[in-house]
Amino acid sequence: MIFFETELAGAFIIDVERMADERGFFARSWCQDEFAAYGITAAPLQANLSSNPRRGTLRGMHYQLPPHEETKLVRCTRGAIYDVIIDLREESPTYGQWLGIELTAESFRMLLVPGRFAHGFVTLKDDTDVFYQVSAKYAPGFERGIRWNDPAFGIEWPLQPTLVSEKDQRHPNFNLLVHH
Ligand SMILES: Cc1cn([C@H]2C[C@H](O)[C@@H](COP(=O)(O)OP(=O)(O)O[C@H]3O[C@@H](C)C(=O)[C@@H](O)[C@H]3O)O2)c(=O)[nH]c1=O
Repeated sequence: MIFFETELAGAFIIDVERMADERGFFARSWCQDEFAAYGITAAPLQANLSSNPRRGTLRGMHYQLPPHEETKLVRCTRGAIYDVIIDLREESPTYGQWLGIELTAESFRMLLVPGRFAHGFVTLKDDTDVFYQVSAKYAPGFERGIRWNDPAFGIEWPLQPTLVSEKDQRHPNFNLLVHH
């Protein structure tokens, strides 16, 4: 795998390293040792599938509070998404900053989302599937959300979302701490 560290420390864009032959290619999509070399010690404990018939479907921005924070390894297995993360680590120099990246089925590209980051995406095509491994189990009481259009973050979505769950439309404005 080929790791690119992003401007949000601990978040990585990961490309697969293709071993190609006449059949196609083989590639690893997760490897404990390779991830550990980049300081990623969290391991998958659950894997989730998200299927989205319609372009413009937005899910997010979600996170779980400690001690149930989740590291997520996200890939798009059909169609395309614009995947977005927000650094919510209060001690981080990039606290409150967001980053967006396009993930498509054809590129096989992945995004590694560290714990204590919010995560969400909008589908760029109809019939888009997202597959992600997570390092902690689902803990409903610890779930939190940030509204996709919360002015505190000013995420620039590539298209106007047309389908957002009731729950995701109702997240209150986030109280961003001011760093001194
Ligand atoms: C996340 C999750 C949901 N559920 C249930 C709760 C609910 O009835 C149904 C749909 O849940 P949600 O509306 O929260 O699904 P969704 O909006 O797709 O939530 C997901 O969004 C993306 C962006 C993430 O990063 C994920 O971690 C997760 O938060 O599935 C589980 O049973 N286990 C789970 O792990």
